[in-house]
Amino acid sequence: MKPMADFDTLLYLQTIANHIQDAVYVINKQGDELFFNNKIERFEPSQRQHMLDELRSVFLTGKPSFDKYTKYITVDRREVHMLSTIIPIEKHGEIVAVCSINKNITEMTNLLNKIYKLQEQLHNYCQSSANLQNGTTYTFDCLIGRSPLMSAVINKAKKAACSPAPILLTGETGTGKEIFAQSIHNYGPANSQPFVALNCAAIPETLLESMIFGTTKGAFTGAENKPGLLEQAGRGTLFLDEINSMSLVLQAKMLRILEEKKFRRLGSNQEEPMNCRIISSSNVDCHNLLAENKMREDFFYRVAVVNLHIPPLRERQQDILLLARYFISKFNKAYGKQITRLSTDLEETLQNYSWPGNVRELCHVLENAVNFFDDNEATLTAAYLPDYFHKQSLIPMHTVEAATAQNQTLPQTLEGIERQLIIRALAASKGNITKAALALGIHRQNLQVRLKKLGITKNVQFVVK
Ligand SMILES: Nc1ncnc2c1ncn2[C@@H]1O[C@H](COP(=O)(O)OP(=O)(O)OP(=O)(O)O)[C@@H](O)[C@H]1O
Repeated sequence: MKPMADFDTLLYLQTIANHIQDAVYVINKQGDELFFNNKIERFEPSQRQHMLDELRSVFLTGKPSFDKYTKYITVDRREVHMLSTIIPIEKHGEIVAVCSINKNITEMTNLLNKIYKLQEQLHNYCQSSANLQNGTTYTFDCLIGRSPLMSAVINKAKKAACSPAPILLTGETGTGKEIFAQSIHNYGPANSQPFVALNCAAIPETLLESMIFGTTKGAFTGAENKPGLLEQAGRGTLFLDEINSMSLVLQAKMLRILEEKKFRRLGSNQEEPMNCRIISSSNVDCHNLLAENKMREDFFYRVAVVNLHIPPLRERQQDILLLARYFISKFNKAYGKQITRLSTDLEETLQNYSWPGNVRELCHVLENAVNFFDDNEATLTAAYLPDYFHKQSLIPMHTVEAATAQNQTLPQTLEGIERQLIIRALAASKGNITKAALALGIHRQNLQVRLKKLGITKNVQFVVK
């Protein structure tokens, strides 16, 4: 190809550069302007000076910088948001010029901020209007998530809300089962009636029974005439959270009540009608419980007339950043911070992580990051994530190639993966073995055996870099 004359090259370059949206600026070692396009003319003197300083520092270090975020206040008090990339240009191994490419992201930032504000207003509105003295806080409008999987389950849940059939919500810990239970209640015809929730895993077996059915005076030592949750729920909803922890004996009693629609307070002969709807949840796979004879089959089919499965966060990648931005805007307000951007590395790390603790883990990780955020910055980066994120990125364990490249045997590879998953689950549960075991879908004792075998201590640090 015939080489272009210098003048022609410059003309072509200038024409192209004048027709792109970014401002381009090139200087030589002496600080003389070698090249710039027409977008630079819109820069104010202070902004131009700042850019020159940045270019000079790249001359000194020789290191390029990519997508560096800067916020300017113009003389007429407007905020300008910029992303700048500065690259040294070398000739025969020596830096002869430095080029700066500046993207004005003001419009996009303003739009994003508007979206966050609207999202927050909507959420606050939902929280205040949903608290209709019925014991709930959430409606479907408060659920953040636009992925196809989430939209499908919301649509199913809305349909189920309109029928009185018992619903079983399944899904890993932190996926939002309780939010779904409340939203279903508020979407249904009995939304003016009470919503009563009971965590079956948190209450001892003997107490659980009296809490659900209520007691009569003298039923046992110290027993009083007290309505149970079945009565308190009236014509509303009784939400039995973590139903997987319910004993077989109590399952049998609940089954009878669900079939007969009648119950008796403990120590009473008088039958009361059961008018409420039962929504229950389980964070372990009920089919495993059935196989292990820990759940009665007849009880399962009775409570799971409608089974809604909430997908884990790792299966709805599109929701991760949406939720992240929502939580950042929430914690900005709570902690008086001004985070306006998430860095590309943070976005990628959040999207590539497997989130064993799901939305709850994402929420905690970001609350932690916002807390430690340096007030002089505007961009939240991956450096603010807990330590275990950085460790996992060193070991690309999801790829078969990585294990092959390290000449690992199958048992070595599997042990590495097992170790990583356990460490992450423990870090997410802040060392709580029961919660970590639940997240991993194994029994507590099973996790303890594995911890011993792998020599992992339960106190995995939740440290911010
Ligand atoms: N789609 C969502 N939008 C906004 N917040 C969410 C969403 N899903 C979950 N959360 C938040 O994540 C946290 C965990 O949700 P929730 O308690 O409903 O999970 P869960 O599935 O019931 O967990 P567990 O099985 O451990 O009881 C809550 O703070 C909740 O507000």
